[in-house]
Order: sequence, then C-alpha cells, then structure tokens
Amino acid sequence: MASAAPFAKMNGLGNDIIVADMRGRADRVAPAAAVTLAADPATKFDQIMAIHDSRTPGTANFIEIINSDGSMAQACGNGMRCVVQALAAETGQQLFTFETVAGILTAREHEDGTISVDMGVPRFGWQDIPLEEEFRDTRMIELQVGPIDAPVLHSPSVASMGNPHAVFWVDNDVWTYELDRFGPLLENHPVFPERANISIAQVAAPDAITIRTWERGAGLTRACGSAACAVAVSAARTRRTGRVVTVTVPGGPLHIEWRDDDHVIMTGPAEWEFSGTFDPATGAWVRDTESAA
Ligand SMILES: N[C@@H](CCC[C@H](N)C(=O)O)C(=O)O
Repeated sequence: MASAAPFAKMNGLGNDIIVADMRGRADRVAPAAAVTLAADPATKFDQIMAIHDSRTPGTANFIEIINSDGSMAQACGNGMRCVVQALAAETGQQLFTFETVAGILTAREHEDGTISVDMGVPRFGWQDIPLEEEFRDTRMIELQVGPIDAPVLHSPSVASMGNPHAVFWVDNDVWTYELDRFGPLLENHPVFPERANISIAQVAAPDAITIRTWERGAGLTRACGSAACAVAVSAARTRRTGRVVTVTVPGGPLHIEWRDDDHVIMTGPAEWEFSGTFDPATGAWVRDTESAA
C-alpha cells in the first residue's frame, strides 16, 4: 500500500461510519476509495468522517463528511459522535471543537461514555434549506408528488441542520410506510435543488418521537442524527412536542434538546468495531492484527 492512513470502522446507533485519520497528509479520500470501501461488506459505510488538520493553524480539526454515493455532506450527527469517541480514546480529552463546511461545532464525551454534540442553530428560511421556490411558512409545505398516493407524504416540515431535511408527520406506525420506494423520489424532488434527507415521524408522546430516515446520498440507514435534530425542532415549531425530546431511530434512542439560545444538542452513544489502514487513493485496506475478529 503506497501511503496508508489509519481508520476505525464504527457506528452511531447502527449508522455505519468510517473515521479516517487524514491528519498530517495533503491528500483527501478519493471517490474511487469511497466506492471500494462501500462495496466491501466488512467496510460498508453510510458516511466517511475524514479528520484533517485544521485549515487555519491553531484552530480546530477540519472534518470532511462523505456519503456512500461519494457526495459531500455538511452535517452528520452520528458520525461526529464516532469522531469524538475515537479522539477521546486517543487523547484522553473530553471537550472538542471541530470545523465542518457548515461551521464550527463543539462536542463533549460524558463520564458514562455517551457523547453530546452541539449541532448548531437550525435554519428554516426557504433559501437556507434550500428550496427551489419561495415558501413563506416552512412548518408545512405542499409538494406535487404524483406517484405517491398517501396524502401525508405530500406536506412535510422542512429544516436545515446545515444539511437539508424534510419531515413527514404520520399518525400510523412509521414501519407501515414504504420508505425504500418513496424515499428516492422525495430525496430527488425538484423542490430540493441539493436533494434532501427524508424522514417519516410519528409523535409517541409530548417528549417522544419515532422516526425512520431515507438519507440523501446513503439511502435507508439505521440512524441519522441530523434528521433526529431536524425532526425535534420541527416538532417543537409545530407544537407537536416540547423542546426536549427522545427521538427513537431504528438503531435506538437519541436525546435532543433545542436550547433557549437556539442551539440543538444531540446526545447518544458511539461504538468502535475494528481498526485498520487504507489507501485513500484506491480504498485498498487491511485490518489491524490486534483488532482482527
Ligand atoms: N447520518 C448522518 C447524516 C449524513 C449526511 C446526510 N446523508 C446528508 O447528505 O445530508 C447523521 O447522523 O446526521
């Protein structure tokens, strides 16, 4: 292998994450490498979180987020918890600051091993999400989606957590909807010029919501942290819940708090699976012997 970089295969509530350590290098994870890693059952991922040196000396590490289709994302809540756990294990630190294309964010590892990430301030303007045309009230917008017959799948709440989200509120169990069928149609709907992450959400109690998400650039995943945040703020905006909720994704519960200072704090676990090294140009990889199954 020409110039190997360390990586850890991890997950955040079943959201498959590769944390790639690109510090001290000038190169980036090439699309070909992402394709190779995504195609291998052992390293199949939803997102790669590439840790780079800070872009300005003396500031925070820059985190690049790559979806399994090779596209770039602005936010990944579950991936950030994995990055924090990996760096906490390396450094013994508990508090972290990172830079992403969406801005600076902070995170903390707690004594019980759970991790809180300050996911920043949600935005609701139609240009922020972005939407193709003006909608004055983004708590509910109307979409023309011919092939989808269920009326509840025509009028989502929309929000930006740095990345675009559409939340469809349903009264029935979220598992009764064919998200694998309508997810791609809605992700690529012309109203979303940068595509969107698509969630269906059922309010279970004033402080509890159950969701499933079809992720932009990754398809059905077991967890999407930024979607859980988008759902929580949309629920509070539409008076379905208060500002502190448990959002249960297929992989388990996330605690979300939309603070009075407008920041959204997401808390949940991260899990290390194995480590290895990979070639960022090709994706060829080897497992570390000490983490071999
Ligand atoms: N799984 C993520 C979201 C990853 C990015 C998303 N697919 C996008 O393209 O916006 C999370 O935990 O937030």
